[in-house]
Amino acid sequence: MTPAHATPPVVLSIAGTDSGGAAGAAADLTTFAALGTHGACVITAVTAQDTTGVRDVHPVPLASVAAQLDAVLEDLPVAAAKTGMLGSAEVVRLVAERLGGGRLVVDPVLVATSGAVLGGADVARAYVEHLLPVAAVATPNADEAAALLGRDGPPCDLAAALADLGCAVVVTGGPDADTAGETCTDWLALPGRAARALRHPALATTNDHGTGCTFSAALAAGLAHDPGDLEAAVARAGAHTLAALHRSRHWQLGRGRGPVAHTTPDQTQGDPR
Ligand SMILES: Nc1ncnc2c1ncn2[C@@H]1O[C@H](COP(=O)(O)OP(=O)(O)O)[C@@H](O)[C@H]1O
Ligand SMILES: Cc1ncc(COP(=O)(O)O)c(N)n1
Repeated sequence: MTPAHATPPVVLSIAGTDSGGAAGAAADLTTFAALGTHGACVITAVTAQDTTGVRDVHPVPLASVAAQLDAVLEDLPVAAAKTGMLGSAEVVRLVAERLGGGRLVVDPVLVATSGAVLGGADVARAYVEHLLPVAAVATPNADEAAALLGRDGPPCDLAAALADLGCAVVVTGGPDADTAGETCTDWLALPGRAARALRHPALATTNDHGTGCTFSAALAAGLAHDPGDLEAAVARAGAHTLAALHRSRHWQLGRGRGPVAHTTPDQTQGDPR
């Protein structure tokens, strides 16, 4: 761990905002802070969103996204970056040009937990053609993996097929049907290798809005600290997300699927975890 007074590594989030504070840039920046990194952020879209759904999406113009990227990249030593909602094929291509080949975690956000579409078929195509081939690792959930490939299938096959594009892939999953919801399985595939199951305990909770953003942000922070060990960073990101789900499991926030905890453990009064 980096001592508190040492200069932290910089991690960049390129994402949309969630006015409810569960997903998007808010999830990324709080996760970066919790994991001892300095978070920079480039905003791609402003969403009017709460725990029940997305009411409105206002895309940030491409020139403004490019200017934000320039401002960060010309001034700060970005150790790792992650993408969330990019919202348009042209922003996907811009990010591929500026950040491809680096320590880049791509969470291909296409559909929100509430079901709202945050990226259409053209955005999915741009991920496959431009961004995944130059990413270090992609973290789609099973639905996003199927949308990227244009076909359904077991998550282990989807992970391996996406890894053939040239990056490591973690296909994330909620509670498993075959263990009556006792476990969750994420599938890790490295290019040219069969996917490996990463099984962990599942929590019974409806407060899971923002889990995908939290997992991928934690993975980027892990790579910023230790770029050499992807598998360890994936395991630590999973443990971080599970701990956050555990802290928020009894919260009563909002009328829909509540936020996964973005509090840091030492600020949560009365619960030492
Ligand atoms: N109920 C749960 N209990 C434990 N872990 C979970 C639960 N739901 C999701 N996760 C974990 O959270 C991480 C993010 O996954 P996921 O929920 O699939 O993301 P997304 O928000 O993109 O759908 C994964 O590691 C997944 O296994
Ligand atoms: C701005 C923004 N970015 C990402 C997500 C996906 O997060 P989730 O899958 O938890 O809804 C979202 N809902 N909103």
